[in-house]
Amino acid sequence: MGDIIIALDFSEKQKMQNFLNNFQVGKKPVVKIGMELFYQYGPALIKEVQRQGFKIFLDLKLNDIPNTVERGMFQIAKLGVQYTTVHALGGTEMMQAAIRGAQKGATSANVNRPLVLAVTELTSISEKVMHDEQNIDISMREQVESLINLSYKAGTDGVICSALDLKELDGNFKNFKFITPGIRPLGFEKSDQKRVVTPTEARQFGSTDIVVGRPITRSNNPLKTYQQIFKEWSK
Ligand SMILES: O=c1ccn([C@@H]2O[C@H](COP(=O)(O)O)[C@@H](O)[C@H]2O)c(=O)[nH]1
Repeated sequence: MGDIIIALDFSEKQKMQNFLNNFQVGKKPVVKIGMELFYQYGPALIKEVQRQGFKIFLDLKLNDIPNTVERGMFQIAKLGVQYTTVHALGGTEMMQAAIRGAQKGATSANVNRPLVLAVTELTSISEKVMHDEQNIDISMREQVESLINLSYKAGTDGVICSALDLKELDGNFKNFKFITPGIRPLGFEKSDQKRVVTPTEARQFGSTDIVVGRPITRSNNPLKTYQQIFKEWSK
């Protein structure tokens, strides 16, 4: 069974630390650090969380010209994180530049290369918004499938998508991760997420790992909620 990756979307380091204090005993979950904390505290925060024994998914969703992404990825990989992200819409050349940069950075710092994951269509985008605002006139399923195939052929290690997009996915993807955010246990509000599933559905539809933020971070008892989601996810 794959990981539950907890999204640490906190406004301040102390709030993040108070939350992490719930997870200091036993097997530590993988934690996802995104723009909000990284733009404030930078690489020092990554080191601090690593020192506590957590594996890190650094989610900065790079999307720029290949040279810029390659150089950015070089720096990210030097941090020794386990996962990182680019946008699949940046195209094949950009995704390949990202992998190259990650490999060079990892080699130069003598650490393992982070898995480079390609974000397909954000789980906050509905099919209607994709049609009306992105002017894409195929279905969400076809669009995500096309981006999954593009990312696989480019050599990325996996994709980020909604588990809903995996329900009817065809193809033979070897050593490829399907990591799905937009996880909402029954009764938890969707907020800005549009393409959501429960942990059970994520497993049934083919997610390899799930990303869960607010259902755990906003819980009065984060460890208990994490354990409940883990139980449901790993049934
Ligand atoms: O398509 C995507 C890509 C990334 N995310 C990230 O996952 C978490 C989800 O948090 P929740 O609080 O469980 O909604 C968040 O950090 C996003 O940046 C995503 O939701 N969808």
